[in-house]
Amino acid sequence: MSKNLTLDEVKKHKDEKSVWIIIHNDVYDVTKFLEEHPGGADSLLEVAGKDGTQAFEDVGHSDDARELLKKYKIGTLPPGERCKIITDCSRNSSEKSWRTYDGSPASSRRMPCKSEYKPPTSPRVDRRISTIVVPRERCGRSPPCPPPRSSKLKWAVVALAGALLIGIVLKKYLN
Ligand code: HEM
Repeated sequence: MSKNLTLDEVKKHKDEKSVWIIIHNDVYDVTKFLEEHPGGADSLLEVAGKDGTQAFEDVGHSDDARELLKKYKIGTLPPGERCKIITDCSRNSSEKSWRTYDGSPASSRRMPCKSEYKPPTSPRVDRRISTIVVPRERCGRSPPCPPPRSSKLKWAVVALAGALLIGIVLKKYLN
């Protein structure tokens, strides 16, 4: 069983001398990993002595990185101190709260709040919509679709050709 470590204890380890980070309620001592961290020492120091769950998940660390975590685990938060990072959209990402965390890694990712959501306004989409051609049979039942201009012209040409043909035939027989 891993050692129970309180938030107050974790908070004391917030500089290069000793860096403890909480990720998904487990406490990691990454002091020796600072210089090795591919994301730089600064990103670890930013969450030193605090909960780094969201920062860790936001980067989208690989399975290897998650495996590596085990090497640095030194304890866990007692159930009474479990933190949940409810990221309120009225806060900055640097103003995370200490509240119970009970979700899976994916659920800790920050979703845009309703007020922040902007529907995509890509001009490409608009262009695509404006060129949609509605097939005639889908125009609706009433009123019926007017025949396209090219169709009227076609019938005029056919009628003219027919009249011409009849004229020629009649002329031939009358002679
Ligand atoms: C505390 C435990 C942590 C461990 C063991 C760890 C481990 C790693 C590893 C192995 C990588 C290489 C890429 C990968 O395999 O995903 C990486 C990259 C990175 N990590 Fe961490 N990390 C930790 C925490 C954090 C935190 C709290 C942050 C905060 C932002 C962070 C930010 C980054 C960044 C920015 C990269 C670089 C990504 C890139 O350049 O592609 N890491 N980390």
